[in-house]
Amino acid sequence: MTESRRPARRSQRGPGDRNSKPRQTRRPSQSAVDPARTAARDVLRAVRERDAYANLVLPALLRERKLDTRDAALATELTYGAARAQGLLDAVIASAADRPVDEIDGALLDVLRLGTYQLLRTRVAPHAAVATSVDLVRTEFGSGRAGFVNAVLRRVGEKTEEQWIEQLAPDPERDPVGHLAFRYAHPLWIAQAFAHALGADAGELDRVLAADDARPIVHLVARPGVITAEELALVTGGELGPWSPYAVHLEHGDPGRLEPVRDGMAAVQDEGSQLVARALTLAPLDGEDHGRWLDLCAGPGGKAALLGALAALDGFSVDAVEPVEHRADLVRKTTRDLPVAVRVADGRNPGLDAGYDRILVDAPCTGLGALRRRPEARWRRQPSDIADLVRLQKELLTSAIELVRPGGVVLYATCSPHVSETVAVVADAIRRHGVEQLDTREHHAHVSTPPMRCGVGRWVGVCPNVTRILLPKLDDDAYPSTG
Ligand SMILES: C[S@@+](CC[C@H](N)C(=O)[O-])C[C@H]1O[C@@H](n2cnc3c(N)ncnc32)[C@H](O)[C@@H]1O
Repeated sequence: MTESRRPARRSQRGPGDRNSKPRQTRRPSQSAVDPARTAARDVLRAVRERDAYANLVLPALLRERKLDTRDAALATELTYGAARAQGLLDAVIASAADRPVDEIDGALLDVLRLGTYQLLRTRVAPHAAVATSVDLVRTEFGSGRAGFVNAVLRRVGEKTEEQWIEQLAPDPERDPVGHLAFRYAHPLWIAQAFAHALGADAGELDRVLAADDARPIVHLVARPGVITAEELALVTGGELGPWSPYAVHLEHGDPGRLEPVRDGMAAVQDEGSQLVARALTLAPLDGEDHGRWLDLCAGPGGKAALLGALAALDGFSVDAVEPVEHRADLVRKTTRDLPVAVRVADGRNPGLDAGYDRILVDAPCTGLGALRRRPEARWRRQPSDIADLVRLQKELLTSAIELVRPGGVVLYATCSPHVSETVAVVADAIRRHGVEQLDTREHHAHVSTPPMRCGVGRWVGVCPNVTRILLPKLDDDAYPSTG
């Protein structure tokens, strides 16, 4: 194994046109020399120039360029690592270059980020990190700019990551949240939002931020009634998940190649998402369950598929609403052979008859609870995104409350722990609609939320505080995420 293939720190730290394959570089060239770093550079460029999603562009590029397994692993580590750590890397680069990063040409900045990531967070030999970066720039832009990159990276390499943090991060005593945000490369507003959501548990903030940088492993869901998690684990060589009875964790491998996944007996789904769908089916109703279930925000269909499989066991059915046509198509694909009817509509006015027994509102949100799976997302989201989302979330929850029968259950979930998107939305529903909150902890003793109960005959079984799903007090070293 070469030094470049031994990432050192990872285990401790914890789409449309814009996602099509990257444009050719200005002087197409050196992919034969260093295909892994060329691929990583091209994906970072697509993310920066076209707002592409790294986790969509990279796999397509690896397939197209036919990188071997080791190069693909290195390209993945460098791309995702540099994308996640961008804020910290930029602070170091700005200091070493003695100028703000927005005064550095974007194409050079991509390479500097890759080089700095290798120097600070991997075991790549410093000379290799610098030389390969300089090569990338020289081949495309010539010696002048290569000299600049060489000089900056040599300065970066004079200190360890810890020494840079000591020099550049806010003082941990005076500004603990700012310090942790810098150390774990999160925008300050996101670290502050997490601290706020943790409340009395804010001491866990460093673990939470570190968890965002842990390499995400694949979670599979075994389709109930078709295959058990035990059988799926045996067939795939995976491990049973600790929280959901349907979950299997896979450390390695491409899930798309697994027979049970290709045959529709299993699918990729985060364990946290499985818990959300399961909680809806377990919440107590007033009176009998007549088997009319609704998924009001269904695309791309992960939870609709699990709900559909559970509904099928009892002869029940699910309506699935999704306003975006191509996402509704994904729901149809995911739920074929299941008792799920897909409707392209706005969940705020879906044109459905009221009287559902169980409704899931898996609302559009900032996704701050799923940053581990979306490398660059933390640097793209803005606090100003929240107000519009909260308005939509409240309207969707109101719509669900109007569609549920008296004594039925609505489950509200987001992939975000931000209190404005979770607790505040639910509190607003309780205040305006007189609904009551249920205690989902009964069903997820180790991972769930504070109790809520609803009045006037309707029940809102809310799983509002996804913080608690994301941040359980567990003896496990990883947090489940939804999304
Ligand atoms: C968090 S995702 C849902 C994930 C899905 N439940 C799953 O498990 O695969 C939110 C979905 O809500 C959809 N959405 C956005 N606005 C909506 C609206 N007004 N009514 C219903 N759904 C909406 C988005 O297109 C997106 O597919």
